[in-house]
Amino acid sequence: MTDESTHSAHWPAPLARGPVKATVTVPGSKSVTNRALVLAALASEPGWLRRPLRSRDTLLMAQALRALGVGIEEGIGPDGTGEAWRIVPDELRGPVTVDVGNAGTVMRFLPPLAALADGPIHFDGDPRSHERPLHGVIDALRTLGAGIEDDGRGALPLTVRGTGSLAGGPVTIDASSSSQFVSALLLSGARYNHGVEVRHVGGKLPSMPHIRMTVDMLRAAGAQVDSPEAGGERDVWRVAPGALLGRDLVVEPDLSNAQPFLAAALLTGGAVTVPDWPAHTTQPGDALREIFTAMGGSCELTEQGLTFTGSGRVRGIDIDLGEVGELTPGIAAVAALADSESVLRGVAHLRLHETDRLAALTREINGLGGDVTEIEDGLRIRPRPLHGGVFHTYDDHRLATAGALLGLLVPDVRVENIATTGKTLPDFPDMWHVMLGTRA
Ligand SMILES: O=C(O)C1=C[C@@H](OP(=O)(O)O)[C@@H](O)[C@H](O)C1
Ligand SMILES: C=C(OP(=O)(O)O)C(=O)O
Repeated sequence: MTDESTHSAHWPAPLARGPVKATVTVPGSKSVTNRALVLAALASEPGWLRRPLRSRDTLLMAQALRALGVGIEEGIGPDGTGEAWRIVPDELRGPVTVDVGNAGTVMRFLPPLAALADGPIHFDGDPRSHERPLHGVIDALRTLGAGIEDDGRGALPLTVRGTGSLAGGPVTIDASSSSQFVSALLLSGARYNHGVEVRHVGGKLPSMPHIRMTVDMLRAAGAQVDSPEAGGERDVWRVAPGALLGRDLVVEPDLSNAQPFLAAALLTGGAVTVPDWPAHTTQPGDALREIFTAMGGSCELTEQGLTFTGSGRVRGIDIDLGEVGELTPGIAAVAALADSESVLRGVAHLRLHETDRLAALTREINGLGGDVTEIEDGLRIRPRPLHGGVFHTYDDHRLATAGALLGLLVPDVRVENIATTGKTLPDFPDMWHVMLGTRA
């Protein structure tokens, strides 16, 4: 549970009392949970989702699917262990209004599903959702036969006028601003009459592991998918038309949300174990093993999970984070406390995330005395002695956890709106205090 300081405007980030030694159980992956919900909703039979993430982004997804007619029963699994949701697909029907909040996965993944519904589905969300790019999904759906009303800006709000089925077929998009355009079209593609073929043209595609996650989960649900990794053409994916199976899926811990806890071990020269770290995964957070090792720690994957151990020294890094962009705010915070310069590249598209993350990280770290400059596609971070102050978060969960990380070593950092971590990790403030042993 939370205490009053969680909800007050500024959360006093606790200082580490020494090397952090803890085991931290991290809740389920946002990206896996929201893909699993979409695929289960489109399946031809009921399925189970075990250890789903319960956070703002996933509850918005569940709420939208329920409104469309899908049964989602929340409870304990049949074997009595842990939370499990039973998902019972049904005919998708409008009229419905979907609140996407500021969830990229909801605003991108659901319009292609809504094109299969019977009736109008209206999409709207937080003010920021009107600025996040959606043109790849809107233009593609029109090409594939869907009726869409929007204001021509390639963003929300919009209405999909579903007729119960969609022709589907080939489509070309520029997904350089978000890999979620590709994932969105593939996830619903098996249910289109001709399936879907998505061809990306334009700048480099970001977040490839997330597209691989989509392909893997589609295949596990019985879909036939051609992809570049399986010998297909570069930047082209094909999903054949066909039924999807109901699955019984255990959601992996969210490895991107494990980041602040592992970073605490790195920054304090401590050791943090995250149980249930998967041996094989498409989650981008798995790259933290390598990245944080390069920044000065070491890690070991055992039956107990992943243990990351800091060495007491934190090194800067020069790295392209294009594949793992959502790790950037946490890496930037560590880099600001390192003993040498860092350059984080390949993440220009972060300007269109929950907030303009490059501008926000620059402003906020510099506000504490740091020396961060924006480069064309990322950040240059020169460590400086930092001082306390308010760390603004712009309704961005990963800015909030980045502020908490700085506060481990810098006295009197106050994080604005720590509750925004609820987008993907509602228990963050409590988990942080428990890890640090700072709760009275
Ligand atoms: O498909 C997904 O689950 C995600 C893809 C990525 O989006 P972008 O490609 O827009 O960066 C990532 O940043 C986001 O947090 C989750
Ligand atoms: C970019 C992110 O989220 P979204 O799914 O809203 O795009 C993120 O979680 O870092």
